This record gives sequence, C-alpha cells and structure tokens, in this order.
Amino acid sequence: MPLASVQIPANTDARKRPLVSMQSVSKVFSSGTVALSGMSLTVESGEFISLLGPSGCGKSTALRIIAGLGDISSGTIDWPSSRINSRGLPEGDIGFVFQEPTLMPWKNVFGNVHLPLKLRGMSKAAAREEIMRALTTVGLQDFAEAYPRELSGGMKMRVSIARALVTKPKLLLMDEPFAALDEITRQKLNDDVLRLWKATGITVIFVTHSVFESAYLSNRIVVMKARPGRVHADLPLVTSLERDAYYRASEEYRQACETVSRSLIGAINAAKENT
Ligand SMILES: Nc1ncnc2c1ncn2[C@@H]1O[C@H](COP(=O)(O)OP(=O)(O)OP(=O)(O)O)[C@@H](O)[C@H]1O
Repeated sequence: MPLASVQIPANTDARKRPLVSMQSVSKVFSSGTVALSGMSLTVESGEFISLLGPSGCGKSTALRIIAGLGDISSGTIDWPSSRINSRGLPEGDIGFVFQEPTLMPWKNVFGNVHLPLKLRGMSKAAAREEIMRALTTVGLQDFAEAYPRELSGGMKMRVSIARALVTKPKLLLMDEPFAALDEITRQKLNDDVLRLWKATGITVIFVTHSVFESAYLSNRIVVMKARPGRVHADLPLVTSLERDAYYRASEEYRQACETVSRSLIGAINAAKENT
C-alpha cells in the first residue's frame, strides 16, 4: 500500500534488473534458534530500503546474510545484475556499516579508510585519490590526519561510512548505524546519507528500530516480524517532497509514520500469536 501517491524520487532509472533477490531464505543457528524462515526480499538497484522490526526479528541476520557474513540454512540468494565470485557474492560490490564505527584507534582517519583498499593490495599512495574522495563525500576531507580519539561520535560514524564507500560499492548495508548517537547528530547524518544516496545512485539497505527514521529516509520500508523472522509488510513510500526539516514537519510525514507504526504493531501482534 503506497503511503502517499506522488512521484518516485531520484535513482529510479536504474531499476531494470533486481540487484539482489532472497527467496524463501531460512537461517537456523547451531543453538537451534530459527532467526529467519521463508524470508523473501527483492531489492532493485537504486532503492533506499529500511528493514524495520522489533528486537530479535532477524534484521541483522538478514543483512549479514546479504553481505555474505553468514551461511543460509535453506533458500536462495541471487545477484541478477552482478558478476559473482567463488563465494557466491558480487565481488567488491558491498559496503557494510556496523552499529559501532569499529575504527582502528592506532590509525588515523586516512589509514582507517585505506583498509579495504589495502586488503586489495593498494598502497596508501595509489589509494590516496579514492580515500580523499570518500572523505570528501562525508565532509571529512580536512580530518584525514586526525585519530579516532580526536573525533566526535558522529565524525567516527562518518569515517566508517567513508570506509564502506571507498571501494565504490553498488550496495551499502547499514546496521542501525546511528542508534548510539544523539538525536541532532542522528538527523544530520540521516540528511548526509540521503544526500550521498541521491548523488551516487547507490542502493541502500538500512536496518533500524525507528519508525521515524525509516519514514524519513526510505523509499520502501520492509517491516519484519519475529518468531520466526520474515517479511510482514512491504510499504513503498513515495513523495514529491524533499526530505528535509519541512518534510519532518509535514502532514505527509506524519501520515507515513502512522502507517508504518500501525504496520509495526501488526508485526508485533502477529509474532505474539505464534508463541
Ligand atoms: N550468532 C548467533 N547465534 C545464535 N543465535 C543468534 C546469533 N545471532 C543472532 N541470533 C538470534 O537470532 C535472532 C535474530 O537476531 P538478530 O540480531 O538478527 O535480530 P535483530 O532484529 O537484528 O535484533 P536487534 O534489533 O535487537 O539487533 C535472535 O533470536 C538472536 O538471539
């Protein structure tokens, strides 16, 4: 059900073939926990999708599986528009931003962002242009020499985003990246991520607990339910409004939040019925 019916924002030209398609994916951990069961999700190039759901519904597990950081127990994951490596993953096409910035404290900002390129055998000198471009994208071009201890929480997260972008991935996976930040910093980083999404055409899958954050950022919200984790509702969110301070105060945004919130309550109730 569309939340509002106007035009789809930027990035839709690229929507020809799905970027990634999960079909009936299940994940059972060795502990016996069924984290996902029958999870299907098709992601088109250029989308900004939020995965929203109650704690423990399998959002992080789904994201990690897409990133190839965990095996699946059954089902399939296909990458119809990518060249696949021996691990079944699109080589170099995925950037991952974790909840914690996970920076190396003994390396400066430049060295931290260099890491993914270093792993590909690129020296600092050869990688300099790419590193500075990634830092410019997140507004940290003047902090290349700074160490993590000298940065605010929001700046550390920007470094983490630059590190994920430095390989120019097609897909950016973000696992509750701003959950630990104060509200003002979080809103600022939301705007920065939206800007880079529009500027680069990158596809984003963004895990969050926040109805408000998902309704602000996404052009599609996938609400998950727990026990076992799977898709409860798939909500396109289209608007002609710029996502900015005025959008946050708009009736359209309020309605979007209400619809998403109702869906989330439905997902929580559906999980209760299964217990
Ligand atoms: N490595 C693991 N071994 C065993 N069980 C796990 C493992 N990782 C996650 N789980 C379980 O799988 C289920 C889904 O966890 P997951 O972290 O994916 O949920 P989530 O929706 O991301 O939760 P949250 O919002 O709290 O981060 C939970 O019951 C969790 O305890």
